[in-house]
Amino acid sequence: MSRSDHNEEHISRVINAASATPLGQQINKEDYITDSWKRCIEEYKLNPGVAAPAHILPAHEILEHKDQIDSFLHVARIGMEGLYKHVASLNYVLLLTDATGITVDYIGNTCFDSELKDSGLYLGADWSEERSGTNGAALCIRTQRPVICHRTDHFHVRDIQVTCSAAPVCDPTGELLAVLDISALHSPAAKEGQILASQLVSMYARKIESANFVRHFSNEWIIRFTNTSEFVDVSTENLIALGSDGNILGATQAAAKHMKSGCTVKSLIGKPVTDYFECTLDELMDIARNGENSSKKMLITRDKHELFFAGLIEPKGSQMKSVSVEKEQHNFQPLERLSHNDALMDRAINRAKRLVDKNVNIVIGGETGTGKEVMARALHDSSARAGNAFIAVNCAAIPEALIESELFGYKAGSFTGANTKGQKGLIMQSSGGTLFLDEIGDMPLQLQSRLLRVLAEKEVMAVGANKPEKVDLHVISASHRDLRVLISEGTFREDLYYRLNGAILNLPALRDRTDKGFITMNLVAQEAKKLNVSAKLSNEAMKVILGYSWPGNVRQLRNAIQFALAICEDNTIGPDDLPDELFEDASQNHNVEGQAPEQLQTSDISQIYAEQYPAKVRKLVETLKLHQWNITAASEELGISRSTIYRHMERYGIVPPNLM
Ligand SMILES: Nc1ncnc2c1ncn2[C@@H]1O[C@H](COP(=O)(O)OP(=O)(O)OP(=O)(O)O)[C@@H](O)[C@H]1O
Repeated sequence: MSRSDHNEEHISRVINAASATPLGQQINKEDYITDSWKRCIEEYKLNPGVAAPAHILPAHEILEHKDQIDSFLHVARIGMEGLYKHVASLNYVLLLTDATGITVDYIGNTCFDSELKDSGLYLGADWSEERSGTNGAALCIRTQRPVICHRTDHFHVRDIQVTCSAAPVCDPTGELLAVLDISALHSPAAKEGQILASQLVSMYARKIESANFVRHFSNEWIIRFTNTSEFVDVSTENLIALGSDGNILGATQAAAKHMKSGCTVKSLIGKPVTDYFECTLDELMDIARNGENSSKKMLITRDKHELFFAGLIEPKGSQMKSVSVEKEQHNFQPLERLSHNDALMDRAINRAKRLVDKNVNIVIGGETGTGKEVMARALHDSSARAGNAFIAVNCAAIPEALIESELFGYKAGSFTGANTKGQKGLIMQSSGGTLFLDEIGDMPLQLQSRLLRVLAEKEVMAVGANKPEKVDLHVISASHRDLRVLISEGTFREDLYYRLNGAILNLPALRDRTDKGFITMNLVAQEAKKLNVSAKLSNEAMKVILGYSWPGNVRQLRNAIQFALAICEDNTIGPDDLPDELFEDASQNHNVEGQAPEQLQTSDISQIYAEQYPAKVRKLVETLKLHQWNITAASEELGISRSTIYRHMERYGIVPPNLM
């Protein structure tokens, strides 16, 4: 059957099925799909024949959705990365939608980016039923239970090759918070093939729910219970948070089901926990704290007389207090200075502020030149480590043979050419401060293993040493390449990635920032200060800067300002002083000499400007020669004033032959 026949058949099947049964009258278990088709046609007036690409929200709208559940997203991300490890090789992508169906996080194979984007398997895709018809996330939002929406279960013909398995994630009061979904663009025909995927996604949804629960109630007592004694210390499925009066503050869905059949989390909240277990509050706390050494040993539910082993997660109250005192003492200015009301950058900064002094290793992502090192330094300067060293290491710039001794140090006489006294490595030099590992993706595999050991054991073994030394390490790493792609290519260790990646900060590209004017003015001031002059930028020049797409980001902008200041007259930058490439056709702006923005390197930018600089000087000399060093004639030809020509001659050391 041809593709269009297949589509036609799908359209008529959807329309016939939707018109055959009245809404809400389910005949068999799959009828929640027919019900959805019916709503799509009758309520949302959707057309199943639509094959247009999926609707992706603009960046600022995605941010609004993300910000609503920001702290949850961090927890969810860790779970998603765990799940992705299991399914990446099967070409699944992971989506996390919020409770309205907007995709707020996403992990997928970047090789299929545009295909995935068109299919809506992408960040910002709107999977609400109203917009995208029947699909896994929408069905999960409606039914609040795990679902498989396989190929022709979907409403739109656009989606009938796709398979989705989705599971709900609830907040600690039982409200739907998000939907975790794994989808594949193409899948075997049989729906049964997705059962394993569905179980996996449900398992991770529960893991994320529990991790979020523990985060949410970190200041409260949390009881966990399980029917296997071996798992009592690790199982986090059945959790109940208690206030100091013994009343229930929240519970996981799984816990609620065990406590009373058919009861919801909401119905438990505010009730004494002893309504559900056959014991007093003191006995319950004793069982949770002392396990088999307690007087009663196990919890017994009042409803079904089920027996459970219990454990306790204690509140972090006292620590929280000291954290909030510390917070007031923080000076966040170094971070705040990096943005002027740009939504994307403000978001990164707000997240960064929350990470200061939390002792988590951080990975900073972003295209080359977006300011990853600047951000790392600002994090350091805002932290309690500010008084100690900030050591920046560019893993791509140190020759491979030297990285080991540079990073780990060496003892006297450990290799030919080594300093006779030995040398303290950069890791040790950063002890108490911050180690910034730039281009971490370029670190050789063998050294990745050593770094992993340092991070795990907090000890450094110098080359040629026989005993390790303790190090107080805080690592911020950066890469303009996607480390997950490097992991899939086998050039980056996954376990190291998880050690380094306690949190991710992504920096926006300059072309996407709304505060380009602010950054430009800062750079003009900084560069002018270096030259000890006071400089100005004309409105026309600013217009050109704002209109350009900056493939090399802030670094390219800084180089352009340096270039302009070197050739401008009266220290006032006009449009003519800006590098030529800023005037190229806007459509070509994303490329300089055919390179994609991510690949544009510092050396390329400096070289382009260096070439332009001699070209301008050369042109001035040639014009002067052509007019036998007649300044008036040269000034007319070049269209610049005589005084400017004199100034440029002086600045560039150009001397007429009769004066030599
Ligand atoms: N907010 C900012 N204000 C002023 N200058 C900035 C800002 N962000 C970045 N820069 C400047 O841009 C240049 C590049 O910054 P940085 O080296 O931090 O980028 P990067 O993302 O680490 O680059 P790479 O990926 O190549 O290592 C530097 O000259 C830096 O001073």
